Amino acid sequence: MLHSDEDKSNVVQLPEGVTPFIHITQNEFLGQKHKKLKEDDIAICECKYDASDPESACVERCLNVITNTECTPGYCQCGATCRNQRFQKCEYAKTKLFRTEGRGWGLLADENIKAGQFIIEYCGEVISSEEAKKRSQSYEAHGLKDAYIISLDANHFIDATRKGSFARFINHSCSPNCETRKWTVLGETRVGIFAKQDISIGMELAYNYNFEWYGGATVQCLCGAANCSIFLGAKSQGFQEYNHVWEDGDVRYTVEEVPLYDSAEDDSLPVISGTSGGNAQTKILNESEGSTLKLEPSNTTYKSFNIGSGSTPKKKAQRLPKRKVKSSSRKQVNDGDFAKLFASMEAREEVTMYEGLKNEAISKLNSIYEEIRPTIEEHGRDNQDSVPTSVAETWIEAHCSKYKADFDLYFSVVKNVMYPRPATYTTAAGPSEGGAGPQTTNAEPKLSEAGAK
Ligand SMILES: C[S@@+](CC[C@H](N)C(=O)[O-])C[C@H]1O[C@@H](n2cnc3c(N)ncnc32)[C@H](O)[C@@H]1O
Repeated sequence: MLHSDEDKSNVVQLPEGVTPFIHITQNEFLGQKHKKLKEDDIAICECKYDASDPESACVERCLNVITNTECTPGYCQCGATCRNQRFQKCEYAKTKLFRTEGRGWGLLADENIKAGQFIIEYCGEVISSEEAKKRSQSYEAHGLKDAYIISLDANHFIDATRKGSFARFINHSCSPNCETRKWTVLGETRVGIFAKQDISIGMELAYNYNFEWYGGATVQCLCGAANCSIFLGAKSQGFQEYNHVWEDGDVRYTVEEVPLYDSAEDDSLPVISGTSGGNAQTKILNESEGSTLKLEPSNTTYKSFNIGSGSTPKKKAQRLPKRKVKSSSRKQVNDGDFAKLFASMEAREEVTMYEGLKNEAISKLNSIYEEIRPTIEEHGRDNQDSVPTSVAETWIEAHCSKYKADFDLYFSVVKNVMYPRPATYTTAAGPSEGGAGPQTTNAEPKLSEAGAK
């Protein structure tokens, strides 16, 4: 039998406060058995074990390794010496669970890890896109704020909420030291977490959730990286389907207070006890040990972010009422309200025009996203760098247009509301190439006319 159907769940001790989950070391399919691999479909490499050459038994030169395919036991000439069965043999790096500041639990390296090394498989229940959406909404409705659903391929997701490996504890960073890679193992696609760089013992492991994550709510990123993109999984499918408004002082959530998933359709979760077993190389780190971490968010200040009404227009109307967004209307900017503040009709018209242009740019961005989504999904999940340049360029161009439209609108608001010009200062009928900035007037006023800038 190519797949073992025996229950490989390890009994693991979890620290107080960690929501229990069932520890598994290979994906489970809802109501299905694992794929039975046909002999014709088995990829057989040409490696032959040579005791004098440690690289001979399915390492870098192995045809299967090159194509991200694990060797199949019984079909590899290297037999027991084959080193290309890391997912199957759970050859994980040593890791530890620890408590982060503000980001719940995290996983750190409990040994030095080399660049490119396989760290752990992201295991869970394999579900369809529809099921992912349903579950994500249900988890959110049950108050579960940590999201554990990641994409597997264009139509499938891995949900590690109820069943998973310790990879479920790896947090997001915009400047990550790990990445996900897809491998074919016994005919099935599996997701591994690999080191992007050498990682020293004690460092937190993190990968970029972009594309991968099916986070229910949009979550403010607290990774602390200089290039932080503000939201978790901002390029993911889940993100596109949600919208969120933060308020000043909005505390993201307190992980200890997250209730257990308690959907009526599910059996209650077993409380896991005993010691870490099998190949799970993960230890639990207590809070005091955790405080010595090297990778901590350098800035956990909550900022106020507003996503305007146009940012993800399609589903927002349905989603927002369900969300626990506190007094969002207080903080959400309604560009239309600005109109009342304008000194002149021209000023008002100018801002309204830029608002229209901004909405156009958003619609364009959304339609481009729909167009290129299949390519992004196909290429982007393993590694963002593998997205074809043409796709990346289109995407970046649409973003730049949107940023420019944002800038034009806000510049226009600042100019017309905060620093209104004297009546002699006429505004352009439409945006010039440079937008609302220095080129918004047909007759640029002299400094003395316009007053101090
Ligand atoms: C896959 S789980 C990671 C483990 C999680 N921290 C826990 O305690 O179980 C993803 C969740 O962790 C949190 N998280 C991960 N990375 C984060 C980050 N950079 N900033 C804020 N929250 C983060 C979010 O709540 C997210 O939904």
